[in-house]
Amino acid sequence: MAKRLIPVVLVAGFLGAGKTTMLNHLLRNNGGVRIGVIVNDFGSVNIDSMMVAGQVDSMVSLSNGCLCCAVDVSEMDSMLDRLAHPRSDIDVIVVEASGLAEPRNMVRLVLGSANPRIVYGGLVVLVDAVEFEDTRVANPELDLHVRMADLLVLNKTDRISEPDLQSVLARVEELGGRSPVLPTAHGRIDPRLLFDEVTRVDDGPRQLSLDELLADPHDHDCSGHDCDGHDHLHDRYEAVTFTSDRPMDPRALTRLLEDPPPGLYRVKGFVYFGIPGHTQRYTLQTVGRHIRFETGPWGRGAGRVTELVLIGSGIDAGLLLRRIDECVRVHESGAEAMTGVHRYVVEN
Ligand SMILES: Nc1nc2c(ncn2[C@@H]2O[C@H](COP(=O)(O)OP(=O)(O)OP(=O)(O)O)[C@@H](O)[C@H]2O)c(=O)[nH]1
Repeated sequence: MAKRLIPVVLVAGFLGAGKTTMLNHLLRNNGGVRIGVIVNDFGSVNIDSMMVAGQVDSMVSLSNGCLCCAVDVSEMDSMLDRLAHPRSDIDVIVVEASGLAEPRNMVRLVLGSANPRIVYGGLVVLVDAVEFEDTRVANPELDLHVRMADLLVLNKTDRISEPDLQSVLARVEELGGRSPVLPTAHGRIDPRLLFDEVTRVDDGPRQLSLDELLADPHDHDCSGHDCDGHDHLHDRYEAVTFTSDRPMDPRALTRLLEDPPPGLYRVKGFVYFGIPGHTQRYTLQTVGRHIRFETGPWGRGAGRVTELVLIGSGIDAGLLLRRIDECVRVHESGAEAMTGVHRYVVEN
């Protein structure tokens, strides 16, 4: 069976933006996905760890200070090793940075990790919709953090007027370039944006797990307002599926992945290029601007088809499908056409 890699999702954002709130939301609404957490507390009191304690299968807390100081890759590796150990049976690791952490260092730490079981799962940057404009004046580096994000969560929309929300949304979209921006309250993003659902073998009747007991379909206090018609989790992003049994053009596909349409966050699936010497299955995973191909055999009896799921927020599904459809190969290509793809191939 193919080796399953564990995505490491980084959650950053200025002090008080709502990182712990979002983490707690993900833990409560994990849909059976086992989340390992690395919590990074800034200061001596381990408040964050206490808040998530009891809801998580494994936790490593950096109580000795800020992750941005822990630029020693070997230390990060040992934490990831603990969580990614086969015995821990973890599906995804979420690293919550201190509000003062430097996201660039965190991304480097994960991309530079020597652990073969993990894969970069994206940088999520939370932005406090109410405070952002003031905070960025005092902390100009925040603009850079927003620019680096693979996914931007514009949080605390419940605390801001519609015109102000539109104004800060426009600012964040401008700074974030093509990265999707999800306006939300209380960090209630759809966990499926960050990690895939996992099918586990169910061996008969069982009690509800702690996760299931904690799962709350709304995950917020509905008292005091009419909940009918409020945004449900899945309202803010779309998933588009593309299937073709005609081979894909490697150059056109890499061009599309390197310059994705606005709002596209993740792409996953299989690609068939069908070029002599390169007819094997290419498994594709992208997060933001990070592209990764793995090669492997097609399953016995499996058709040679390209099957992709594209996930994003505010994407134009029709345009996206047209753009992928344009990647279907119209000319015969030689092996040299695969050069661009092979830059992103990771050896197993
Ligand atoms: N009204 C409102 N309050 C929120 C929202 N998200 C978080 N909060 C509150 O804002 C405060 C800070 O939230 P946290 O989740 O602790 O923020 P954080 O980013 O983890 O903070 P640091 O660890 O200090 O960097 C808490 O009191 C939360 O309950 C939101 O969307 N709306």
